[in-house]
Amino acid sequence: MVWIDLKRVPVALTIAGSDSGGGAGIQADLKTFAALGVHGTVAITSITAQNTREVRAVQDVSVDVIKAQIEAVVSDIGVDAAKTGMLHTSEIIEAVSEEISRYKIPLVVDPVMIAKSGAPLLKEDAVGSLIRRLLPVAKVVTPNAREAEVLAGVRIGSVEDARRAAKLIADMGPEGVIVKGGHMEGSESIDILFYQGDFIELRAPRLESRNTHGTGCSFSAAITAELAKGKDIREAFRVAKDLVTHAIMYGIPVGKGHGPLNPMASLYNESERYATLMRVVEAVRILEGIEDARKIAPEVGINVAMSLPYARDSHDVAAVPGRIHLVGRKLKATSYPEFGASDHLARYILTSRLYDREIRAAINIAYSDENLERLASMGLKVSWYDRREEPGEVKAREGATIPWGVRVAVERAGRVPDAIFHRGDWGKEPMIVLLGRDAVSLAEVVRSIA
Ligand SMILES: Cc1ncc(COP(=O)(O)OP(=O)(O)O)c(N)n1
Ligand SMILES: Cc1nc(C(=O)O)sc1CCOP(=O)(O)O
Repeated sequence: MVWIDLKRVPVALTIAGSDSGGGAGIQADLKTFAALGVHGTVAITSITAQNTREVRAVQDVSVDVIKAQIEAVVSDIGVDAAKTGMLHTSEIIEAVSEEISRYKIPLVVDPVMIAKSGAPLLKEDAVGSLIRRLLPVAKVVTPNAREAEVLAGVRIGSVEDARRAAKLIADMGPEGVIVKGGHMEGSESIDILFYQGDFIELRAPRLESRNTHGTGCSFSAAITAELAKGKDIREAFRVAKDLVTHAIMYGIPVGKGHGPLNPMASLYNESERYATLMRVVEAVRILEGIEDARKIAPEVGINVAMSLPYARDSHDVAAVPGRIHLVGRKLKATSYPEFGASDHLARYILTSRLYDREIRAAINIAYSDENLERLASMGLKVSWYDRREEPGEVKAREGATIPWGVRVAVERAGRVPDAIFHRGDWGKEPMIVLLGRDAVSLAEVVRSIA
């Protein structure tokens, strides 16, 4: 939930380069500020002709105009926190350092050195200025492992090395140092904050995605936005890690190289909460209206589930707590739909979405040959998995059966099918699970079957 104080909207300033591809630089920063409910202002330092594959040209803005932008914003609007991104030359770094010292603005420094495409964004001879002039006026510095190696002068191959580098960089003046692990090896992306003599480590599963352009920019912008709201560095670190993980999960597949991450993912999710819940309410109404539901109701009950468009886990899936049960011939929901109320169907949806982002809804009905025949006669694609073929190591992992089964069924069908069935196992009722984009359309299919 983004809380916005309408009486006093926090203001953040980004002093950074422009990316014509809209993925990194000030474009990523402004999206991130907006996603976190902060008004964003800018001082453009360089204009880059850039896309997802390369940086084709760089034109630095004159030092006078960079200073004028900062002064224009500070003198009228006021700035609660600022960040730097691409500062191409020593002259630019020195000018920015002077302005920050003059106005005493809390500053986050993202020591941008090289673009994801490999192009240098900081001149080699400017690293010294960055260390001497910018780090001493910074509140937080957010290097990735490669940038931390350059700043600290040590090689980073492990979390221990990253901790050592963070301490060395802290000696250069900033209050907090975050060494990001995104560019390192391993199944987890581990970021380390060194602040007030202590380390905080945040972990997230490493996501396989090409669409990560602008990650460093969004991360530092999120820290800046939270500092602008008056949050502590540690809290800002947590928010930034969370936002970036979500933004990479739903990176934007544009261009032929590294597409941008999507800093708006959590905002879009929040905006869809009510509409998603209402689709489940409507689907339940359709199911409760079925005249004779005896042939479609399983012993364990029916559930209807629908996920948010940028769902991360079962908390982003709405369903009926306690499910929908047969009372006489009719179905009756035990309670009103809620997010986080589904265990099984949420897993069907979340796994299917790894193959097809459009899938957001699921309904389970009783397994029978008759119900399968009805689905086939409606032209729907049906696939299946056999719980007795589940490998031992999958069985041993809590909650792994359905993701495994969905993978088997999807691979068998060559796409996410319209329905997946299994014939049960010891103590496990056989089931048919319908999958699709929308809970209401699925409920209509169930009504036709019944
Ligand atoms: C104008 C501009 N600023 C910063 C960058 C760096 O972005 P990227 O290459 O995606 O690297 P990270 O943000 O992930 O560190 C850029 N390319 N252009
Ligand atoms: C209990 C159950 N098992 C299913 C299976 O396919 O194995 S579907 C199902 C019902 C839905 O469960 P929930 O309310 O946790 O989403």
